[in-house]
Amino acid sequence: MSETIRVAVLGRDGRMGSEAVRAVTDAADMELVAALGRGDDLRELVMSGAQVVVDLTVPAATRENVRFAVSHGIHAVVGTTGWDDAALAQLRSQLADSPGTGVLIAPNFAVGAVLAMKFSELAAAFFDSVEIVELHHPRKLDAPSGTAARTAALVAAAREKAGVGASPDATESDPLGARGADVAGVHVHSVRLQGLVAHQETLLGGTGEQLSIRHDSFDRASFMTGVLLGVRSVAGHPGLTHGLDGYMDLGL
Ligand SMILES: NC(=O)C1=CN([C@@H]2O[C@H](COP(=O)(O)OP(=O)(O)OC[C@H]3O[C@@H](n4cnc5c(N)ncnc54)[C@H](OP(=O)(O)O)[C@@H]3O)[C@@H](O)[C@H]2O)C=CC1
Ligand SMILES: O=C(O)C1=N[C@H](C(=O)O)C[C@H](O)C1
Repeated sequence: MSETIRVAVLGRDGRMGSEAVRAVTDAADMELVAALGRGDDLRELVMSGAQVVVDLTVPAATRENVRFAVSHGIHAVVGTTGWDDAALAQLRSQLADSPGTGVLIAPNFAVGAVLAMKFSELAAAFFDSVEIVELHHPRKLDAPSGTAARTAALVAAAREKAGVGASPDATESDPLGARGADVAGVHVHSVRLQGLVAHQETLLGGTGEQLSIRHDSFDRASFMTGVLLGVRSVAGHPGLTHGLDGYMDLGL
């Protein structure tokens, strides 16, 4: 890769995309070569000579965007939600045919949120109960959040590996779904509130004690360090990386 990374942003007009356009433009080691919105032709990615595409669009569009990028050997840094296990498996198999290409699927770009996910995973097996509360702005399209779904999956895997059973819960009747969504056996509660940006708390309960692991993004600027780290790192990590921690030395 040349010294200046040629970057395209998808979702140019969105809350995250517009912030990413600014961050890439301001980065001395990057050149913004394309910024596309809904309805724009993806071939512009190829014509602009983009080396890395940043996808900050909508769940309905992101898979096709990434499929297109990979099929043209363009690395992808993806913050958009909607990447379930089936979509990830399909992407892995496409990447196997494009061995030099890297894709980062990052449920959350904020450094604190990445650490909160990791801390939740580390703590998960040491407590009887775990539940997750995610709180977001009311214009968010999906629930639960991608970060909460990923945290629940990591927590569930850690508990299973350690042989820890399900969180105790005597609920017999919940006709309205007051106990929240069951994500891999972990209850996730989604709050949508005017004034919020992106917040999450993992609650872990044991005998006579509680550990709360909370992260708050008060501003979308909090995500840009991670976006830029992704852009700088993706070419050096061919294949699929799920989670920005794959590019961070956590010393674990
Ligand atoms: N990983 C992370 O750290 C973060 C991830 N996110 C995720 O990023 C995504 C975007 O969030 P946010 O910016 O708040 O959402 P917005 O709705 O503000 O922005 C999405 C933008 O994408 C545009 N768009 C839709 N389809 C396409 C397409 N095919 N090509 C290009 N642009 C398209 C939309 O256009 P139109 O308005 O016309 O629909 C809109 O401008 C969400 O999935 C969100 O959950 C958000 C914050 C942090
Ligand atoms: O839509 C958002 O705003 C956010 N989406 C991501 C998610 O669903 O986890 C990341 C962050 O929580 C903000």
